[in-house]
Amino acid sequence: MTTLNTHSATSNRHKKSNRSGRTEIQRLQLGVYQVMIEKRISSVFTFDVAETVEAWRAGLQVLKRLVLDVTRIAPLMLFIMAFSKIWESLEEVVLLGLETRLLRIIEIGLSSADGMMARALIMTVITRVLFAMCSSLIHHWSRDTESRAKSRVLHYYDDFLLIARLRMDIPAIQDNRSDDHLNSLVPWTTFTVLLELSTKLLAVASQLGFMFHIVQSGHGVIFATLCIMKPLIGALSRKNMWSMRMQKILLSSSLTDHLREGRVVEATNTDFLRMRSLRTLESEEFRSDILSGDLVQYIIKEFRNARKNLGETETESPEMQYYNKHSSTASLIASFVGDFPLIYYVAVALIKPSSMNLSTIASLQQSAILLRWLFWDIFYHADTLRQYISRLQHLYDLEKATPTIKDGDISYPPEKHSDKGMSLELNHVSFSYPGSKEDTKALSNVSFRIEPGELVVIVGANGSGKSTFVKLLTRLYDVDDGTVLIDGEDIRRFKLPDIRKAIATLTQEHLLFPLSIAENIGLGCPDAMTDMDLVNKAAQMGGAKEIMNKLGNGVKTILDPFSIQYGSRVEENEQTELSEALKQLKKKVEVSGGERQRLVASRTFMRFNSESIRFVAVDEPSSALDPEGELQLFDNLREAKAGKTMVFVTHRFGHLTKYADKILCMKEGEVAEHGSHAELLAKKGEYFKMYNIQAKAFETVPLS
Ligand SMILES: Nc1ncnc2c1ncn2[C@@H]1O[C@H](COP(=O)(O)OP(=O)(O)OP(=O)(O)O)[C@@H](O)[C@H]1O
Repeated sequence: MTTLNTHSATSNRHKKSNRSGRTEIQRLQLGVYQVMIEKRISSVFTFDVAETVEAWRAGLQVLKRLVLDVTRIAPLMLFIMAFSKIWESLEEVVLLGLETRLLRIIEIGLSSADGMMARALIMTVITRVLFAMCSSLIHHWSRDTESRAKSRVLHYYDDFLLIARLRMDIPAIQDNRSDDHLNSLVPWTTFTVLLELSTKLLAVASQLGFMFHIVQSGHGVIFATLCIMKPLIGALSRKNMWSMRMQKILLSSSLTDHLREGRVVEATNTDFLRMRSLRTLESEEFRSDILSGDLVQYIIKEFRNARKNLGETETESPEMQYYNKHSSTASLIASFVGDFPLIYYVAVALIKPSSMNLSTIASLQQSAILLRWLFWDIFYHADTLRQYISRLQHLYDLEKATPTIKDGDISYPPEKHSDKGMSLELNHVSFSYPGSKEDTKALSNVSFRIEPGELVVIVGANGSGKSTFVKLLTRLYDVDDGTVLIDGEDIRRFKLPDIRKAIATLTQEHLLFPLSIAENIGLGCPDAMTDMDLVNKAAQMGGAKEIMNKLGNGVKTILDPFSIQYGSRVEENEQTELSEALKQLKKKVEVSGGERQRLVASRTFMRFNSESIRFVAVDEPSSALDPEGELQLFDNLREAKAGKTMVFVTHRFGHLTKYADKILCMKEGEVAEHGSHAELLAKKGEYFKMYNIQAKAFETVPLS
């Protein structure tokens, strides 16, 4: 059996400093997880006024913006929600007041010789019933309003996020990957938690007011204090792995998370990870591999082996494991303190029975229970709010995320330019992808010149840098060293929108959008997308005309549409009307990989309708095309060549290399050789080698 490593057994500390003071990294092995937590070294909590003020200022700033936004989006709805929340916060205390009154009337009635005060009793009951009905109406009204307000707020922030993310270029989006989880629910939840917290605070104030109002002797104050001690102790001593003690949160970083303990979690147990990997093989995508390879028994055997090796090692989330191992003494104290009110009022009843009346004690008791829950709620909501404010801050920061590729200030094309197309030049260019290791250069000291109107073919092994070469020419990335010149000028000096307008690309990375076929093609040239003659002509050139005819809805067909369809308690293999309806909904329009490539290629042909295209970059767009489709595609591209420089990346020799003005052969991020087809064959170098491998496949093998 594998040993269960506990926190204390493997705790291992390394000291280091960072900008927010001295910290230490605590390493824990919690079951299958390895956890690193950054902790502040100081065991004494230091209160930094400037830091605290700054934290509150930043947090309040975010909240202010949120409240202003929501007020602008749905002012009336917001008012109704706030009204209903205020009502909700006072509801308990009003009901409690009426119940106390009822109890008091009954108590007096029972002890007096005159009997019950019937009129007062009936009036109180009627008031209570009317109030309860009113509350339920307000709640109903508010729920409906809240769901409409929610839709409006979500749509507003969807719009915000759409714009913020669409503005990012490729390097910026790679930098902001960690913000992928941000969605429009973040502001809405922050807002509702804020509202909830305010409601709870108001409710506490009203309960405390009620408590102090009904006590006639000093007992009430002592009793009330004893009642709120338990939730206070519990909440203040609350601590989990990721957050500091609550008192620190309240004092210092309640509104931002800059003082929170950072952490890195990794599941390191190989048996656990293997079990997870084997579980993924259940899914449909692997079914044909598993069936055709007869792998079922192997997978089951391996899963059981891994399960046996894993033994009793805990797989529960690290947060939960940490919490379970640290059930604090504070919670024991809190539960003991919880009995103090009971002990107190039994003692008072024994020592001085006349100082208390039953209805007051019953109401105080009930009020105390409500207060306890309110305290828990407040701490829970305060903690949630703090986390959400931090996320909201990140969401608003997306707006400020500037594109990594900086815009230039010169218009393109320059006054002096060739009518044959764009001239392109790489001068001693080196480039590594963001995030890749320093020494792994995708391109290393590459220099190459392409004259206006030339057709250049780039060949080379996988990973030799062909696509990177094209990405730098189209300024999807900026070079690390050297320069890229277009029409003799550094590409970084031209206005980006102008350059994008002058370039058409067709790569295997292009996808179909979840929009209609007409849009998918038409978006090649948004200015002309409603001209169906042009769309049809582009489809013809891209080889997609027949596909369009095949689809039920023609150009209106949407492939891979976004849809929300589900059945609940409907068995798909039944013959009922509902299951038939569900099957019908789930039917998809399927097209093959090659057909998709033809549709994407049609978009590029549509782009040629924009007169400004001066450079066409085509990167292996034909991997799924049949030979006839590929030949047709390349012929049609060449036919549209007038006024354009063309660069093709390909692994297949033949169709293109014989038309190429220049062939560039890449190897390991460098230019291995370049020249015409004949020149490169004569060199008997890298190109010759690759060409011969393909040519050999077509040599006739003598039949024995
Ligand atoms: N987005 C990326 N992030 C990090 N590294 C990348 C990225 N894209 C490519 N690379 C790396 O850069 C190098 C060159 O890749 P590139 O795609 O330019 O090669 P290629 O010649 O086009 O390959 P293939 O023929 O397989 O398409 C490779 O080592 C690759 O792993």
